[in-house]
Amino acid sequence: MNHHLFDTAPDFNQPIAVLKHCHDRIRKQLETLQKLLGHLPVHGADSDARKAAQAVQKYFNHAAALHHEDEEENLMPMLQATARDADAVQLEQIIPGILADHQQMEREWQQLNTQLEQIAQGHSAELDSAAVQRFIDRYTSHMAVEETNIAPMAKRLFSHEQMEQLGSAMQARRGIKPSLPQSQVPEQHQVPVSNTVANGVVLADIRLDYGRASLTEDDVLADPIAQFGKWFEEAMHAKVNEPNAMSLATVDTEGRPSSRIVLIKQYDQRGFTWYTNYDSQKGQQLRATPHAALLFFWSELERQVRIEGTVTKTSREESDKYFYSRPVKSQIGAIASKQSEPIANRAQMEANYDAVAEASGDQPVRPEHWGGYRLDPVRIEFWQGRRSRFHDRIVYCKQADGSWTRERLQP
Ligand SMILES: Cc1cc2nc3c(=O)[nH]c(=O)nc-3n(C[C@H](O)[C@H](O)[C@H](O)COP(=O)(O)O)c2cc1C
Ligand code: PXP
Repeated sequence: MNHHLFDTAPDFNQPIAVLKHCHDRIRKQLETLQKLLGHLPVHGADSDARKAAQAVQKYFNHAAALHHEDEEENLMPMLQATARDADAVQLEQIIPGILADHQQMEREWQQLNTQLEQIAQGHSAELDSAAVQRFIDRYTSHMAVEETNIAPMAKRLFSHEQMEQLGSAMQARRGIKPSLPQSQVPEQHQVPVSNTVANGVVLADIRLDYGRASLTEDDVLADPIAQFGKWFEEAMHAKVNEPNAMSLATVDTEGRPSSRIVLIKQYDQRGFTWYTNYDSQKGQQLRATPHAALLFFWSELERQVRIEGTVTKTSREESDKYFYSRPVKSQIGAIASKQSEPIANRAQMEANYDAVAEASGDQPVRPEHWGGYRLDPVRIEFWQGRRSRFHDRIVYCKQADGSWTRERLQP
């Protein structure tokens, strides 16, 4: 028979095993609590009872709280950020119950803690057996849910890097330094730096590993516009949030870049089209330097598409056609807004809108300074996120004869 002399905790490089080990220790404490219930009426708050009460208090006042924080601040947010489809649905169903349990267990613990404190000091032998039973039952079923659903999902979905990230966060919570000997830490890393923390998470530790798909030379179509169309269809099908939103980067006369989001309205062999105010900042920059870069980031598919090229205005007919297809209120807004120019306040903007609405009725006229731009691409890159930042990148470059070359770039 294999006996373990010591209760050896797994290492933090196996964080799910550490969490399971915490559960086992919780089960031990619950057993002690149960035994204490039987012990007190017979022996009162004797030395064994006092020691048992202290041990249970020590565990639930410190370690259990850290354990809940591990789950609430690291494990569950990381799972929520990683899980997709059926896993994401399952998490949506389970996590609210887990969080509610944590709160309820904390309230129930506070009640027991008060009684245990009296026992630990030998002042009382009173322990509410119904409250103990409720606490034991809640913890037992709570841990079963986590062990049946959460732990296996984390083991299945988390990459090696995510496991490391979870383990380090749990170590840091307990004030344990990472195991790398100081001698091996590069000198510049030994300088203490303060982390940026948002919603309790260290910004530098936010790290999604990608692994949904791959992109090979055989996957992509010969024509990059057709390939873009394929990915756009897939983004639509996957219900990506605003798949038509793209970043548009332009430069000023000194080559200083600026970027903003615009909505793509058309793509075909002529290029990629959006609509805006020709006198806006982007309009002025494009007038002086008609080169721009577009960027789509379809996070749900772990994809980005980068497009670079030369920009021209769409024809007046095309701009008219799109302008008049917009809701009348948006047409009025486009007329009323001197896009990118400062204005004193919202009230002034509303007044300008009302004046335009009054003057144009339900038939506004497209102003000359509002219309489309089309970017004629010379370079289009398709990027598919892969595990451990070893992504797939296929770039197309337009040749003088109008044909496209294709090559793989390193991640
Ligand atoms: C999702 C989204 C879509 C947008 N679509 C457009 C658009 O199609 N055309 C446009 O002129 N501005 C659009 N905007 C506003 C621009 O981002 C930007 O604020 C505006 O065009 C002024 O940019 P500029 O001062 O650099 O010229 C959009 C903003 C967001 C967040
Ligand atoms: N112009 C501005 C200022 C916008 O903010 C947007 C979208 O947010 C658009 C144009 C494009 O909108 P639409 O789809 O109504 O043409």
